Amino acid sequence: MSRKASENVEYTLRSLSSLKGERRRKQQEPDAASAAGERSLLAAAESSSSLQSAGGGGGVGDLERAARQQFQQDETPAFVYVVAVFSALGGFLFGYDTGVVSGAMLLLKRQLSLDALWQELLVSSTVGAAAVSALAGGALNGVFGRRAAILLASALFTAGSAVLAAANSKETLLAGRLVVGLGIGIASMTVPVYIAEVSPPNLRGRLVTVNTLFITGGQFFASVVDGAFSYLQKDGWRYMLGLAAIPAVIQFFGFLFLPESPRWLIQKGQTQKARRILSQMRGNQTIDEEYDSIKNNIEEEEKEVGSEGPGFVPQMEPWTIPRVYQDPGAHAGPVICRMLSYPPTRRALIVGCGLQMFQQLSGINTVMYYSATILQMSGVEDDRLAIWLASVTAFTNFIFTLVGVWLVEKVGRRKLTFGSLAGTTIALIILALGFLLSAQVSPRITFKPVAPSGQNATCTRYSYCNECMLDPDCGFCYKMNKSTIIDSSCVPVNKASTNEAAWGRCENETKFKTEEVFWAYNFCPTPYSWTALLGLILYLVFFAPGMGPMPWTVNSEIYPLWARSTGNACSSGINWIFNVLVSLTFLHTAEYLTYYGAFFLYAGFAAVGLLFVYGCLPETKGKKLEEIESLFDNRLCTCGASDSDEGRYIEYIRVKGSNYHLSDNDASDVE
Ligand SMILES: O[C@H]1[C@H](O)[C@@H](O)[C@H](O)[C@@H](O)[C@H]1O
Repeated sequence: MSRKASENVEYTLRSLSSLKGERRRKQQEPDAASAAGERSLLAAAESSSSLQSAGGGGGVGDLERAARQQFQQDETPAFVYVVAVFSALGGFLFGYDTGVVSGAMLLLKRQLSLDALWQELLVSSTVGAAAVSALAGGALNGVFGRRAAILLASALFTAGSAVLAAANSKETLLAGRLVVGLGIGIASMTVPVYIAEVSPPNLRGRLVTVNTLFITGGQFFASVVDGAFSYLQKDGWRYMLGLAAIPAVIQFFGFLFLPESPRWLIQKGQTQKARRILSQMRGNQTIDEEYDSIKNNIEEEEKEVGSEGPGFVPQMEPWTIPRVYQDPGAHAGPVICRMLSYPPTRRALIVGCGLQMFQQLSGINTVMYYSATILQMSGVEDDRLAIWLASVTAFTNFIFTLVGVWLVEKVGRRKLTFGSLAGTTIALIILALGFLLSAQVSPRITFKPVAPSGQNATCTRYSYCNECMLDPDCGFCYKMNKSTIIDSSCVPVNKASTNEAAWGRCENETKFKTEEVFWAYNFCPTPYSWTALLGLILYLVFFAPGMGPMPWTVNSEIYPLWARSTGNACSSGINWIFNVLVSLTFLHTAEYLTYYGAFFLYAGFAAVGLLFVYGCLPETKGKKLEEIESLFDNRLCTCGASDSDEGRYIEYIRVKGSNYHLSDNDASDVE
């Protein structure tokens, strides 16, 4: 059928994988759907002659084809992409500010003579502040909306970056890092929610995943900036830390002109404005169904909660809910209590927080942070080269997140997360084996120099390079005879620069050449380094498309509107808390369990995560946000059983006021 002919066909496509909401509505308003010229799937199922009634025979085929054709031509307006990209600048800043600090710290610690405590404070204060503000961001989102929260985050990023660039003392630096951290936390929980709420269902996963692409892009860009400014010994760190102000200002001004989430507006009763924004976001597609479905959903919640009329909605977020679902004896209380006492949201919260926890427990940030060490172990001896190679690691993470953007709407969230975590577990085992093999052939220490008086002699007591490497105060100094290590010693590291020893043959870099010595800090020269390198690459290849983005994507989808801000605040908070825990404990874990022990531990966590994903993560692909709640109606750990239903949803189209549903095959063609 020609394009012209198909324009005469009025249609809508609807996915009805979750019938619960429809069924409820049907019971409440038996005539509503038919009055609107619509027939729900239930009604269609009752009437076996549904297709014939729409026209019969070849006519039906033509109409279906026309509808499908038109559906494919209905392009999502560029505006949605613009909105998604501007929002994802928040992700870019999250990635940039968490990534840039390692390079900045190398210069800062020298210029401001920072001790270990201050270095740790400057690195972890940001992540700690992000945890706090992500948790508080739920209330902010509920009361003031997604747009206000994003504006606040970009203002914080701008202010924090300016303070950092101009700082003259470590205290000011700390203040700047805290402000930036507050911005990161708010952005990390708001941006995915906002993007999910403005996106059409068929693009939602992809657009939310773009936010994680921007996170990893920010991390990659930060590593390049670190490399470039590391040559500017004096004030290089000011540029590194201050540069983030540019995207932050762009985002701030961009968002002054961008709209609020239509779902939040409907929830707040601003329906006219919501309709306008929704139609802006959907272009030539009809918005009636989507609008009605959001509104009905809110009204249903309102009824179920038993609130007194429309006054209910504004009171709902973030802390006071009048009464509780299902349980008549329930109480008013914070949203989080209500989420916990209502089984579907409790399950969604467990799934959301669990995913975020396992993302961090599988060690992504130690792998990113220690990639330079892993690369050094694989034979890269030059420090600068290691910094540049670390940006190759960040680039791999970025590029493979792009694969995730491509896969998420094709294979769905569940398969992508499961496959990614399975691969990550295997990669962690390979990584651990690489460290284990290296430890087993760890070079012996054959030369024990006498420490100059007044110098620490602990390092000289170690017998193997491996023990020496695990002590953060010591480094390994050695000579090479062809490929054999000779005259090796363990000596204290120079606190001001880990590139050299505090005393002895490896005391300064110029001596290395004349004395023909090599210096290894944090690694041991080993013939098995390729195993660790292979593990590192495999890790990123598997982690980045699934476990990196999916926890954020899934969390933006699984909560009903009334619980969305709070649910995302909790799960993002968990992500940040575990981020701090894992990265702060890594060195100690390595000291107690050795490097391979630490990576075996992460592999163990990842394996438990695999069971969790298999049992508990339902598929949300292609479903409307309003339909997703019913995926959590069944007990947890039964999601695996619904695998066969995955991706099957029934659609029906409306042709000149009357509807018929497409066959399953056709539905998948349309999709
Ligand atoms: O999803 C992101 C991404 O994978 C990043 O690379 C990582 O540093 C973050 O912690 C994580 O939340």
